[in-house]
Amino acid sequence: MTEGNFVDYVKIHVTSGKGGKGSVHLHREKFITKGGPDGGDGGRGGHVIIRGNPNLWTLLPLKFKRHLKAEHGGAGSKGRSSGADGKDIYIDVPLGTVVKDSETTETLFEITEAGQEEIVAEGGMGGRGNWHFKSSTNQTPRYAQPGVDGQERDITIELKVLADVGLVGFPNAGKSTLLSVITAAKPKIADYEFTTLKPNLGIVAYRDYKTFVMADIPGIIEGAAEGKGLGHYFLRHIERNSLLLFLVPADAKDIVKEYEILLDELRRYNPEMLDKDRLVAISKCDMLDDELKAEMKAELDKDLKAPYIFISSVAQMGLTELKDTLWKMLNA
Ligand SMILES: Nc1nc2c(ncn2[C@@H]2O[C@H](COP(=O)(O)OP(=O)(O)OP(=O)(O)O)[C@@H](O)[C@H]2O)c(=O)[nH]1
Ligand SMILES: [Mg+2]
Repeated sequence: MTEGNFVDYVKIHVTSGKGGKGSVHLHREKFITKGGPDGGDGGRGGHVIIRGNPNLWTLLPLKFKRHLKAEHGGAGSKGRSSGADGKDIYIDVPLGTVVKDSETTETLFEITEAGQEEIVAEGGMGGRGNWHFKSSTNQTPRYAQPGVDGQERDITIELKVLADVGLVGFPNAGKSTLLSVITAAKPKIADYEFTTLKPNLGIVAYRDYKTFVMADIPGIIEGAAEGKGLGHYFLRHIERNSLLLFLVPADAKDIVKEYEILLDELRRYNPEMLDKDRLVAISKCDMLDDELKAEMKAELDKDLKAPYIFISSVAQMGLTELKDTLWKMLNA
């Protein structure tokens, strides 16, 4: 499953830096026979930090990162001088990213804001140098603390799609084709089911440079909520879209029924999906003549319990109206 410009799930092994050693040093100077201890502290190990970056919208840059390590802290040295802190490393992720501990599957945090920073592996504290350990009974301590080890863990970074509009439809309904004509995305399109195996995102450019994001996901079939077809794996991508655009092709046997099956799958997966705004696009309308269209309209007005629009991606029909309607619904 390599198709798609959208990587929504990566596992990374992260290691923070070990703290630097504290130094054991005794001050020596000419004519001072017994200088005191002056070994400085070790620096802190580098943290591994996850940071929200609003310019990213996939985890693609992390796809081939297996192991990320922050720098160790530097050792302390004489004259009470502290070692340098290890450099932190930042893992930039899109907003709407959830970070989990891979082992326990516990959610550690969610990145929702630009610039938000969360430490996922804390750098070890530097060891204290020997001058800290001078006491009345031991004027020249010959020990210092070692640095604390860094943390090592496997994390799972998951992107919940924040696209505004999620496309919902049976396989072959024309979802990817629509995305390819109203955005610059180039999803794979073909005349067979389950062409799309991974979500694709596209940015719809709208009048006056306004934009919104549309997500194309694999087709949904009856039983998807139970894992049929590509199952849960893709339904979760549209959980956070603010609006669902249902695509039902004009040549469907029963448009109303197809819409209701889709709706029912979503309900069974997560009832909250039905709280979202919905619009139905009857796709492939270039296959209808005016007479058929009028007949269909009469039926839909009677039976379809949702607002709908006739479109054709191939003949570029109804697309402006579609964008206008989506925009209005998103900004209502
Ligand atoms: N006549 C006509 N055919 C269309 C239109 N849009 C898409 N198609 C055809 O319908 C078929 C399926 O299109 P896709 O865009 O791949 O459908 P999909 O919904 O993404 O399918 P899956 O990824 O399998 O779920 C292709 O052969 C398209 O050429 C349209 O507006 N008119
Ligand atoms: Mg597709």
